Amino acid sequence: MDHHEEVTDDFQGIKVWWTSIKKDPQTKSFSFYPELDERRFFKLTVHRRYRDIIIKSYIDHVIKEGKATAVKNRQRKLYTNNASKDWHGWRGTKWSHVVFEHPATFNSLAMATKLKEQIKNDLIKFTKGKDYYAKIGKAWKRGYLLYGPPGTGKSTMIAAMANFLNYDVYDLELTTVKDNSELRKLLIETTSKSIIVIEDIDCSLDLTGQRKPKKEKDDDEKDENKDPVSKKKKELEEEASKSSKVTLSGLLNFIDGIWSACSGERIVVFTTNYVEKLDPALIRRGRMDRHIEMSYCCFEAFKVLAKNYLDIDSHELFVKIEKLLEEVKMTPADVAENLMPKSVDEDEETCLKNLIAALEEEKLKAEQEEKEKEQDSNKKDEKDKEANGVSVKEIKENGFTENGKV
Ligand SMILES: Nc1ncnc2c1ncn2[C@@H]1O[C@H](COP(=O)(O)OP(=O)(O)OP(=O)(O)O)[C@@H](O)[C@H]1O
Repeated sequence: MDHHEEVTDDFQGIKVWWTSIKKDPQTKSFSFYPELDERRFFKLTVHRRYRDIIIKSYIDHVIKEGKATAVKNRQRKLYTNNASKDWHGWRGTKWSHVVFEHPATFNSLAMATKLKEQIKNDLIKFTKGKDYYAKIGKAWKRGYLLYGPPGTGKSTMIAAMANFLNYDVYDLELTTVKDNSELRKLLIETTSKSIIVIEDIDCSLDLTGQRKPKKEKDDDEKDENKDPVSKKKKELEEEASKSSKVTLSGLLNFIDGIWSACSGERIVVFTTNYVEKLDPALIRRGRMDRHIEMSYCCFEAFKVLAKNYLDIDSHELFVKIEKLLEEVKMTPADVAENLMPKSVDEDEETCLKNLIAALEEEKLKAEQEEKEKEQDSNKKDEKDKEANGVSVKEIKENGFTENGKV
């Protein structure tokens, strides 16, 4: 508002006037220091009969709305962790940041509408859950595991979540974190209303929870029984490696522990291309509350991409595309790539035809691969038959065992 500008507001049917007032500093003195800034304030005018209600309720309402608007308008940040050698010194920090400006939203995210709505509702419920988490005595945090092949939109989903909630994003690169103590220091510095992202956990962490296969364990036990010196040495080595590594179980325990002691809400998102590699005990619900599969492009997801890239809701070629998408596995990233106009004069029909051509090529490739696999398996069967008189196929089909028919 400019100097002396006036605006009116309405609160429960009561009209109030706000006026902006500026006052220059009264005394002017010579000083090496810059002069005090002018004083600015707002005057609130209301009829005397509403004085109580305005003081009791309206001022609170204005402060609350002001805070919400400030959060909405604040510039959000994308943080990445620095290596610990850069933490010290006069410019040393644990996290570096840039302005977070990813344009992804849930509207532009290509995935099944029902799942999208479920995720949005889950996020809304979480943000309103302060009292609930306090009541059950748990940290106000929620963990999501996003899994699926590359190019299915895991990173895009994280950006959409951050934009939906107006949260900052901390992209935690675990390969630069030396040990659990560094991890703890990094996590403690994250702020409330943020999403902590750990991408490709299968690549950056010991996922076994430090369990060993049974055979290896038995061998170790035998060695240790034999020689007390090597036993002690092994114990020391194990101790050292435990404290110098970040493990998924360690990470999850920290997250539970640290954030129970910190105020504010946080979301943790893990992504992986290989969910089957993760130890089920470590990704059980409660640790990672929601497991979301980001899958190949379905027709519903395609329609979102067609709207994003070509600004169309329907076209006669959609029928053919729907059928092909049921038969061919193509990621939303690849669908988007094929759909995107290659030059300014490519119209939507050409773009849709480009996609159809790519899908048909994929279909042919898949069929060819299937054929080759079958031929290989037949060849192997023939070899087995030559060598053993019976093939694996026959064993399966007729119930033969190595000793004869069962
Ligand atoms: N579901 C989707 N909705 C909209 N765009 C998508 C989607 N999936 C992929 N894309 C497009 O493909 C690009 C790559 O996708 P993204 O990086 O989100 O995939 P990812 O699953 O995180 O891959 P990776 O596992 O390799 O990290 C995005 O920049 C986006 O343009």
